[in-house]
Amino acid sequence: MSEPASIALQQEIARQLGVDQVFNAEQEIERRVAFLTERLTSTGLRCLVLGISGGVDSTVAGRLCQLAVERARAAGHEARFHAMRLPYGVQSDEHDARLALSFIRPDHVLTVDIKPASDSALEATLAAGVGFRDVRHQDFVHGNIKARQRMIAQYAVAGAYDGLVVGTDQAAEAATGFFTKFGDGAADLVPLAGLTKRRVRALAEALGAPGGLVRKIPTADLESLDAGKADEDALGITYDAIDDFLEGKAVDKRDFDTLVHRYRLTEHKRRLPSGP
Ligand SMILES: Nc1ncnc2c1ncn2[C@@H]1O[C@H](COP(=O)(O)OP(=O)(O)OC[C@H]2O[C@@H]([n+]3cccc(C(=O)O)c3)[C@H](O)[C@@H]2O)[C@@H](O)[C@H]1O
Ligand SMILES: Nc1ncnc2c1ncn2[C@@H]1O[C@H](COP(=O)(O)OP(=O)(O)OP(=O)(O)O)[C@@H](O)[C@H]1O
Ligand SMILES: [Mg+2]
Repeated sequence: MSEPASIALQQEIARQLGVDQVFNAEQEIERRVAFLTERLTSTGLRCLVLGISGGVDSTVAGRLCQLAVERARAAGHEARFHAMRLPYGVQSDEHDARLALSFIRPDHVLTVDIKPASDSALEATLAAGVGFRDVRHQDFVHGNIKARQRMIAQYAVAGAYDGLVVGTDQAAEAATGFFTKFGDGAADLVPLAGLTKRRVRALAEALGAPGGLVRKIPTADLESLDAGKADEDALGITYDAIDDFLEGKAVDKRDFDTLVHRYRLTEHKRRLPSGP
């Protein structure tokens, strides 16, 4: 590909993902809190629901949710934020999730252990005779079942209390399709949309989040055989390179090709299901 064509493609992907060329953390916080408040009040629904993992994305999205419901209440609306702990059994970084909650100060915290439902879904699949290539493949698919069980738990709470499910999709994950389709990818509102990973961290810092959470190594933490595996190891590209690409900076050819390949491969995840 010629250099002008590469630059045009890079700009087009950033545009499709809604990544702005200019960035101001304080303004982005205000814009995104206002968005959540407006969506909640204009739909007539009564709460926001979001899983808090102990990672930086849900720390930021969770604090934005709490600020939004407080603003809605101040304007006379009924509004609550239900923050959900959704561990698979015992979570190894539970202390980070607790730290995130003490920073977010949500109206309500509730815990649903997704292990029994995730394990029985896998067992029923195995009992039906489904065969996986090997134990790693089975563990990977089990990981996506966990992400979808989290979605089910969040929608159950939204159904119970007339709420909206908030997702943490941001531009770096959207670009690489690094989320479970209809799992953590399923949500009603995505307040971090268009943010690169470093911009999510900048929001975390501006909101006053604990430094350990601002700088925490991102992990999907879905695979039992590879607990706490860093996203960057799974992706084969660093968040810095993804962010540089999306912010219109120069990236080396290998990273450029990896990102464009992943972007094209995961196009289906950013669209509604296709029909004839
Ligand atoms: N071309 C196409 N057109 C329409 N649909 C297509 C398709 N190709 C696959 N599909 C469908 O998509 C499915 C594959 O997608 P999916 O089920 O999502 O599975 P997949 O993309 O294989 O795995 C999800 C990846 O996201 C990572 N993840 C998940 C959750 C959270 C995070 C995080 O950052 O925290 C990361 C996870 O570690 C894993 O690497 C296929 O089984 C098929 O049903
Ligand atoms: N153990 C968990 N408890 C509650 N929610 C979870 C858990 N694991 C994942 N989630 C939900 O799924 C979302 C996607 O996970 P993801 O790992 O991308 O985000 P994160 O953990 O907040 O940040 P990071 O990507 O930096 O690890 C989380 O933001 C959170 O809403
Ligand atoms: Mg995480």
